[in-house]
Amino acid sequence: MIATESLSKRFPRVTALDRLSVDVEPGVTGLVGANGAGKSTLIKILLGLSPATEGRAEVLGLDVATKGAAIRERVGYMPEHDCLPPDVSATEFVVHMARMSGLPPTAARERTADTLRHVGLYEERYRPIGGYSTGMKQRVKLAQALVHDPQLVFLDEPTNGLDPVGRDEMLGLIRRIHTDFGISVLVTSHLLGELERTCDHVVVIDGGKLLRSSSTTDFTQTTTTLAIEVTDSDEHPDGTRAVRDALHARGVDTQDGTGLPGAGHVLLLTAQGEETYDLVRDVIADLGLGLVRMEQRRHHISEVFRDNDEQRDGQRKEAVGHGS
Ligand SMILES: Nc1ncnc2c1ncn2[C@@H]1O[C@H](COP(=O)(O)OP(=O)(O)OP(=O)(O)O)[C@@H](O)[C@H]1O
Repeated sequence: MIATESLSKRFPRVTALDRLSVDVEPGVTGLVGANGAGKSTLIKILLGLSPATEGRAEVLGLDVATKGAAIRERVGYMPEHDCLPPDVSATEFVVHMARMSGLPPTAARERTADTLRHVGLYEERYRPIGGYSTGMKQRVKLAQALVHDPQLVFLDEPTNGLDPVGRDEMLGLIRRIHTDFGISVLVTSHLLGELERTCDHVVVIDGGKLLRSSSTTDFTQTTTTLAIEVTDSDEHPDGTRAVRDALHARGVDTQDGTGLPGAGHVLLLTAQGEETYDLVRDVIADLGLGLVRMEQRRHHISEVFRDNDEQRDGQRKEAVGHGS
């Protein structure tokens, strides 16, 4: 669907994209990054609306530098910011956008009615957009991106400004764009959690650089890290500490799991195999404590950012240490 090769975009004061090489396959792909990471810049280059400073990119096999118009015929775009005319209705606006994409008048009206129904706008589609809620406006922006039946859509922060219910509805709609119509989706977000459930694949960028590109399951796959929680007892008022000491005495390293969501007294350790499970069970039984839980931990996408921050902090400290 999309391929970029050492793509860079430099503004006078900022490098928005820095030698980004990434491939995007059909399906729903999340483009994740903090504000200013370069997501919108990448979309504008992929649409052929803004030239890259260096490198190259193709969308649906078309070169963005020379085939911008052909790309925009086949790709839908939902921009991030509010850009809707307040004094026309959703129907008038989406019909207009369908006509701009080359649909004849009757087809444009039919496709508009279908698309607005699909995004969940019914009677209100005849009222001026100026009176719409944020959620309704986001749906109009989505409808105009879909009305010409594109092969691929770029959705720039479609959940921005929505409350939790509106956000869930929008994420459901995005998933259905692919499952119901076979349209591939590139959706940007600075909220990592929401993409775990919606996307097949996630591309993470930071400061215009590629941090990681992999399937969502790879991001969140089960690790061999075990989380252990135990009860306390009269003999061991701090059960967690007692288990930790006993494990250390048997040469097993543990980390403190506090800071994990929902974790109270949680120990983390790396399982070396079946024996580790047996050892933990025996240690806890010997101490006369109760095992509340012993489970494999799953990664969250947010850890990619944390790891990266830690790496950067480490490099910074190293740089300071070297007097630079
Ligand atoms: N036209 C421009 N002129 C100068 N700098 C720009 C321009 N457009 C973007 N930038 C800068 O490039 C960087 C990347 O911006 P971009 O909008 O692509 O980020 P983003 O990941 O989409 O974040 P956001 O969600 O906040 O828009 C930012 O530092 C931004 O200030």
